[in-house]
Amino acid sequence: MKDIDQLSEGAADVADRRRIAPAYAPKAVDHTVPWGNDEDVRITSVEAIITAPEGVNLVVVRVRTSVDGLEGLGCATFHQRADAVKCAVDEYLAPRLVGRSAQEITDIWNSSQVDSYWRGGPVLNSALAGVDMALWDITGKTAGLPVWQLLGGRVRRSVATYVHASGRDVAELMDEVEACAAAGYQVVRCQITVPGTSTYGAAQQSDSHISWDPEQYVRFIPGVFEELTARFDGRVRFLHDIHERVDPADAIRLLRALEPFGLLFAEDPVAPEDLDWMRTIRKQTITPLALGELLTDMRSFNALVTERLVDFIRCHVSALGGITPAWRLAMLAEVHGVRTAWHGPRDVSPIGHMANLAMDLASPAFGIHEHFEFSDQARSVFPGTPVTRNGVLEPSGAPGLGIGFDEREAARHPPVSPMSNWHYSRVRRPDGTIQRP
Ligand SMILES: O=C(O)C(=O)C[C@H](O)[C@H](O)CO
Repeated sequence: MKDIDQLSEGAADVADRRRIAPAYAPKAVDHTVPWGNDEDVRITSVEAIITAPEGVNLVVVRVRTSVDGLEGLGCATFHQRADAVKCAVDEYLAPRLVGRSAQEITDIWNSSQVDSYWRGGPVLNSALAGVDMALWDITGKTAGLPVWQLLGGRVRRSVATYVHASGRDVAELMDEVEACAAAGYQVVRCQITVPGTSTYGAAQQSDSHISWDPEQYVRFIPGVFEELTARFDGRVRFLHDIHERVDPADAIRLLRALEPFGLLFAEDPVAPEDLDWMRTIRKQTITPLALGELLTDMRSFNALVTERLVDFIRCHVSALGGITPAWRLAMLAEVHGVRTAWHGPRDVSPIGHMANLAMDLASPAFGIHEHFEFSDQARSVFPGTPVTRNGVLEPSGAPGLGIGFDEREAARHPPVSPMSNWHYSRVRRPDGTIQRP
């Protein structure tokens, strides 16, 4: 085990890596707490690495410790602002965490959150989430236990998942749903191109001009689910992501029209700015509601959960700050009979998916796991990437989060332009008004 003098070398390493503000070196400040002892596993370095094996920027945080070979991994992915997150990890979190006990997860989370005085938001929370998950990983590995065991032990044998299907027309969408069903998935999220306009979650009409017509969308979608239900009823249950693309009154119109098709949930009927509408929407429809990937403060869920305004909370766990705040929310959700469906698209790294899986296994509030089938190249960067069998995930029992990171493989997939796949700031309504994503 290293002593504190050796540990300060960790801070020097951090300084060496500084590239954004090289003129200002971190001051040697002792951030240890009054109750530590010499036997503690100490943090010796904290760094963020960006890699894009799936075509989006995944931000990995690696925390090394004073115990030879003992390190933790966390997901700090905010694809669209990956460099900002890396800066927050390397420049701000690393210098104040080197030397601290790796097992003081809650105190590190609470103190890091207030360290900048202005706290939260997706950049700082993602950075903190990367550290937080890595500390849970380290603590599990130290104890020889999986993270789900640290959270109180599993409450289910396996975890049900859903995947995405999309099409440029109903026939193409049907083929994708059929393929999902053949692979064993019983719940599938369905998105489709709206003829003559762009869409969320399916191929765009064109790359240069992204027009969006909410009226056409609201009229078109119910017929699609009617056809899907006629073909797959009893075999597949559907989800749909509205992705904030309509005004609240139109959301109500659409949600009511979808009622006959028994969706497991409709997602993001309103933008975060319109959250107050959820009280009205809730009273107007029996379609189950899911929301939350854009909310970054766990307290934003207070009314949604305690007033049961949603059926599923959909936190993007890294944007929320990691396992520590998400687990607090899972407990609140359980108390109020709300379920969890943590956000799990391809811009959550396999490490983040393992964090979601650990909570899914241990939380009575678990609803469903959003699964992404990562490519072989992503799997080689992240050995242990979860794979489904018959649409479910089963835990491995490996200590910590149970996932690895091959930095050499990662280097073969350098960061990509954050806007290469997403066009949020160019989606406009027929009259030219910007559309929220
Ligand atoms: O998976 C979902 O529900 C999404 O909404 C995916 C988001 O659009 C994506 O993560 C944005 O980067």
